[in-house]
Amino acid sequence: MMMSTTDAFLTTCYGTPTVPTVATSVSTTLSTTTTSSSSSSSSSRIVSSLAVSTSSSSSTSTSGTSTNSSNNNNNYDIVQVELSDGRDYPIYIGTSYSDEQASSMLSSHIHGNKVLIVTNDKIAPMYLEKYQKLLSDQEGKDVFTLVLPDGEEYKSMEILQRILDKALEETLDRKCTFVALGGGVIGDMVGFAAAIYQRGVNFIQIPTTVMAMVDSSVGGKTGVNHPLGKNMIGAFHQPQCVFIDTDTLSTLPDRELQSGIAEIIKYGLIRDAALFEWLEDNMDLLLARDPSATRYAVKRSCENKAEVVKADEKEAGLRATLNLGHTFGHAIESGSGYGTWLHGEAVAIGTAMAATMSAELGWIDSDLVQRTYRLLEKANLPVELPVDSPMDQATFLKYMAADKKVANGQLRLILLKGPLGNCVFTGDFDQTAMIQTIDEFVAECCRPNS
Ligand SMILES: NC(=O)c1ccc[n+]([C@@H]2O[C@H](COP(=O)([O-])OP(=O)(O)OC[C@H]3O[C@@H](n4cnc5c(N)ncnc54)[C@H](O)[C@@H]3O)[C@@H](O)[C@H]2O)c1
Ligand SMILES: O=C(O)C(=O)C[C@@H](O)[C@H](O)[C@H](O)COP(=O)(O)O
Ligand SMILES: [Zn+2]
Repeated sequence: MMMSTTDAFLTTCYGTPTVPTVATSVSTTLSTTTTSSSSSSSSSRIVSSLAVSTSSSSSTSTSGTSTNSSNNNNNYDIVQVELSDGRDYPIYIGTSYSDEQASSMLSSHIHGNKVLIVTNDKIAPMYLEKYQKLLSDQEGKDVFTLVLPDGEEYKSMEILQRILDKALEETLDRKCTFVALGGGVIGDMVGFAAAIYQRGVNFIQIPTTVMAMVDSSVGGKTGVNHPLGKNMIGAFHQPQCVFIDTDTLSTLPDRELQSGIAEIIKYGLIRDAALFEWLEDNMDLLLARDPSATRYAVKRSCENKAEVVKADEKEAGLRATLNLGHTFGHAIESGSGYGTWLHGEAVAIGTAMAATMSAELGWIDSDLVQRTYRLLEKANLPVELPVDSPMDQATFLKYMAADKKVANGQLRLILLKGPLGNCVFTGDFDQTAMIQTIDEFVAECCRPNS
């Protein structure tokens, strides 16, 4: 008898399709005051929940981060990422930096005398000269630059090789510092190059997109894509600092801005109900690039991410919750061809799928599904696949089977469960709900035999 695509997937990921699955995920809870994690308990799940008051944004000290406004001009905040072994680092979130201020802040994180700034051909004309000058202003520093092609399709080993070639050509030694100037693509690639160059050198993140400011520059996940899967080759490697100048967002196209908002919505859904509610009330301001709304959203996102990274740097469990919508979303990015969808757009559709599936499982009520859809749509993000999408059930299942959260052949997903702000990371779900969800989302375009 021929096996259907669904059965083939279930066999790959769950053993025999008809046999009930056993969850192998871990259990972790996090609150504002206590953090506990365990990486080995079986048949349990992760639950994360954190209620945060929106008024706490300028002087909070929460698990995993300490936040303050520590400068006379009050033009920047610092969110501290707290890690083991003296690897803590600051995220500077600011605006209107003077050249002198930016130069001295950045230079305090550069210890060697050779610096390599890597950016792409879209960002270079706007910001490279400025940062090259800021870093060259410090005596005794040699600053080299490298400009890569722009686009998700260039987040590859082949293009990353150019960073290593340049570093070797300029005889950069182990004390050198790489600087990633750009969005998440540049940040992930430069971070990975820094992780493997001479077995690891320092690097600094200067994120210039919302996506990079609220998510990718923080937490040390670095890497490149592979045709068979998103971010499949990489390393955990933390930066020396993250330097955010929200003024750079003035040149960011609307579509890119909206893409980054998908990850802010994610923090609200998985652990920060107050942030979600703030987004419901303030999305228009965020889309209009209102400076204080932008600063609040970036800061609150960095605080959320820093707390999770502190609790679980290498994704033993809790950190996986940052992957809400990503198993579906990464399948959409890889399956459609890198660059077809922006990362945040694919995550937005994936988030809609995760919410739909969670409701199908009876884990959240329909009101939360509707609020999720409404907020994504308010951010002008997609919540469905277009009719001409190449994504069909088989393509979803193929890429999902290779997801990095698959453990011992079992796919695990982040799903919403309970009231707003709560999620689970689990392989213990009814598989038919997942298949049904995929079918609902491909039904409009290319479901087999439709
Ligand atoms: N490491 C992590 O934890 C993490 C988290 C989230 C996303 N990511 C990765 O990040 C990538 C997506 O990042 P992204 O959304 O920043 O995409 P991106 O890096 O491709 O940048 C988006 C576009 O905006 C341009 N751009 C950047 N800054 C600009 C500016 N200030 N003005 C005008 N144009 C500007 C870029 O050149 C590009 O064309 C994906 O590869 C995703 O997997 C990683
Ligand atoms: O930092 C994390 O952990 C995340 O999962 C953040 C995600 O938004 C990001 O897209 C990340 O790159 C996904 O990681 P991956 O391990 O699923 O490739
Ligand atoms: Zn993401």
